[in-house]
Amino acid sequence: QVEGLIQNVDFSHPSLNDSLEGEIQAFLINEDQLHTYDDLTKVNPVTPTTVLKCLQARYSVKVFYTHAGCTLVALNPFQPVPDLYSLDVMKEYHYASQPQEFKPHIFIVAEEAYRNVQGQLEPVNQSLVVSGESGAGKTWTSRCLMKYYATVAASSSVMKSQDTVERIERRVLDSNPIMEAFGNACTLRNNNSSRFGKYIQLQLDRCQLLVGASVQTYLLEKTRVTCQPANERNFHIFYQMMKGATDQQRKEWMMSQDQCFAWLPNSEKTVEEDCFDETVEAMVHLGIHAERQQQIFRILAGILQLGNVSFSSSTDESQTYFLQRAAELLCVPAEELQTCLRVRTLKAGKQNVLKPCSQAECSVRRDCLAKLIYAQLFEWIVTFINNSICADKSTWCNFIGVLDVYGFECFQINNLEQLCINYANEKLQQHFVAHYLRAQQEEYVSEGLQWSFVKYQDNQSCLDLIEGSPISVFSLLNEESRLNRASDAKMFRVRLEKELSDNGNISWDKFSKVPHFTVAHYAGRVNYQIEGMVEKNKDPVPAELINLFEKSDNPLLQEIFADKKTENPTNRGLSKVTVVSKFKNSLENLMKILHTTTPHYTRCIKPNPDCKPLTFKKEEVIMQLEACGIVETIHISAAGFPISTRGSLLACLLVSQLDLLEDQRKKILSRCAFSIQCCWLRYQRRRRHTHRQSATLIQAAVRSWLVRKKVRRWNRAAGVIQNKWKKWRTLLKSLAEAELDDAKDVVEEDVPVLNPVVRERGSVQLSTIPEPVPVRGWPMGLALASAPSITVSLTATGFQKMMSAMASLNLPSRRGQYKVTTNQYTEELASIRAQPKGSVKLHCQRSPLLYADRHPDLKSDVRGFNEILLEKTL
Ligand SMILES: Nc1ncnc2c1ncn2[C@@H]1O[C@H](COP(=O)(O)OP(=O)(O)OP(=O)(O)O)[C@@H](O)[C@H]1O
Repeated sequence: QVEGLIQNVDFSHPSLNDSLEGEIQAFLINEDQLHTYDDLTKVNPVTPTTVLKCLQARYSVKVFYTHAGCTLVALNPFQPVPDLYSLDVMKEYHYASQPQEFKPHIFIVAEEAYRNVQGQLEPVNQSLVVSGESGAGKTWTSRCLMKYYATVAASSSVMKSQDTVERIERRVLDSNPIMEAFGNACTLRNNNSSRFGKYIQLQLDRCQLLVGASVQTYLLEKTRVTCQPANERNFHIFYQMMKGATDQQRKEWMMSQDQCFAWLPNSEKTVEEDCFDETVEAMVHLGIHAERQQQIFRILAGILQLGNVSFSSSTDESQTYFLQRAAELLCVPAEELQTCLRVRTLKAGKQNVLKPCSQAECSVRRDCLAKLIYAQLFEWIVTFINNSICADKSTWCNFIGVLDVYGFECFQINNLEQLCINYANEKLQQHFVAHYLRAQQEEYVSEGLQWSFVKYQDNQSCLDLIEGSPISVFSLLNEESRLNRASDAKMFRVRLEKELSDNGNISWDKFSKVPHFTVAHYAGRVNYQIEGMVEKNKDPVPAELINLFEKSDNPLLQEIFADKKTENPTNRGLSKVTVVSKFKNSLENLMKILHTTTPHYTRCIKPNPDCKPLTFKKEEVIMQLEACGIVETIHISAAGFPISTRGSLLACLLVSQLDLLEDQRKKILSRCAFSIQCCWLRYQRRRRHTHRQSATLIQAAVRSWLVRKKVRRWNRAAGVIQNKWKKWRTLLKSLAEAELDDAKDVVEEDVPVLNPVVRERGSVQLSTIPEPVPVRGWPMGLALASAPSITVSLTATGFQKMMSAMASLNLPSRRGQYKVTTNQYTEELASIRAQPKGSVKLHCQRSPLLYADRHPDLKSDVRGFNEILLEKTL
């Protein structure tokens, strides 16, 4: 699929597959070179095998970050890497003039986003989307990003008092341990697995200083409070309390050392995160005072006691024992709590009818209560954190958002939670596709460039299946959930099949006895079990429980249940808003925010399922690369930005602009950066492009690159290119006729460039650079070099200088062949012709602007791609 990129390619070529195999082998033969590919778009050919091998080679030499075009791939080392994230490294990336030329690192992404905000070009706000499967390193990466900004965007003492400064950055970072304590748990796949999604907006003021933050959370896995998968644990906070409480606290929380809690399995297992003191310290920093903390911990202790309450038919003593303790900790009357759990209140007209619950129903009500309390508490904590760290709207103007969301999930049994999570991933994938792929493709189409890069997987039909209107899985689920009767999984399955069988993304295993449906997600097929799905979607909360807890003597419980009541004013117990509707809404809001920002994607990869340090399991990695479509992404990035390194771009332009003889072109190519060679080889030989296609491709890439690099100074230059577009294109056509040979023995070398500064509309002032400088600052030079006509205003003395410079270079002002030799390179001038009015015309074989740069005080008029008119301003 990824191979079928370009139209007009002769796919009928009999040996294409063989030759691809051969190419792969040829590429892999240079084993000791593989780790040097810091951008996977340079890999050639791009196949899962070659990409995988490069990543593996890099991992084995402890290089964990690799670019994949517009995405950063982060491999989890599963062990601390000394000095990878130190303050010095942060500073290095932050103060570098071209951080992207440094080794790939998450700080490049961070810095790029930060500079985009500084550049103030639309969209100014940034989103850093961190994705990957559980244990891949998303939370770690998000934390790194937050620390980076808390460091580099820290206000100096000039702006505010040091005290405030420290407090805000500290508070932003302190939100992490609290949210992780309450929202993370030890699972089979990750000892510190986030059981919720989050989007953190780091708020920056006019001077790009961090002045606050806000957090939005998504879909906490609250079922974990009452039901933990085998060999997994409940949320960290419960274990932290068990392990870190003082004797006095234990007494207050009725938690003796030897007590077992049904909802605290595997408490003998200790993980790094079992750090109660750290959580409490962070709470203090964020302003959760001691009294509030007590209220929180009593609620949590109450939940644990509730878990030990069982509902046997006889009046069991132990049942009353735990129930009384729970009631005491939760500050509600024990009898009332018992009644609420055991008796249901039904409305019959205006009358209330009391109906005793079965044993199973009582347990459901107990679990429901515990989940509700925990979820409300979590929400309260998030709100508190937000109140503590959010800056006043008048003080911040831009933000950098960090999105850490659960990756695509496919277990043996999947239910509503996985459906929501995978739906979120579909949405993000669509955003990614829309942003990078479709936008790029459409741009080419709008330019009239006649080819299609990639048959990218547009997942719209899958999204229609899940969330579409009027009929979709969600809409049917909601309909079913609103019916006032228990749901029948088999009937619901029949309904789904009847209504949705037109959509090719849903299917059913006819022979399966378990009611289910299978969705073909972009990342793979997932079977969803229907049993229990509707009930989960309803997420009912008995009104009696809300009424009871609203009257709790624990002020915090009172507060959070009052909120719940406002949310559910009908007081009929059944929440009108279903889980999927709520999730869909919050996700839509997130997408709206993402659409208004410049996104940056980081894909975290888990190199082995056992979280072992420095262990790379190919099968594991390839599955993840496929699940996030990374190979396809690399392909598109390679196709869209084939010449992504700066030197290559310039070199490419030089080659394409100049009317060169074959051996001259080769000579220049030999000066090019390595990637241009790859690009040329790929497009000319391996992808079997015509030269014309190559020319257009490069032209498009250069243009789109320039247009996309939304740095203000460059924009005007890009505009110049656009204006001259047609002319430029014609010139590039010459390339189509050119015959390029293999360019072997490639040397990566800096290309001399111009460093001009745009002064006024339409005219360009070239700054004086005595010697060609390395690639730094080249894009403007490139832009100028590609514009066929530019007027450079120079002073009269400049002309004199130029003349004397020429004299010192032994260039007599007469017709003929000349040579300019510097310590950097040798130029061959085809001719220098004296012109009237003290001007001089140069015929050159390199970009004429290089000459303009040398003699910056002259008015120069580029007359063609190898001709420049330099004249004294009269
Ligand atoms: N860059 C890194 N350097 C060292 N260790 C890392 C790095 N990234 C991740 N880890 C290790 O991997 C573990 C799992 O990472 P993390 O918790 O960030 O995964 P996750 O993708 O957020 O998982 P989940 O979706 O389950 O929350 C971390 O606890 C840490 O030990």
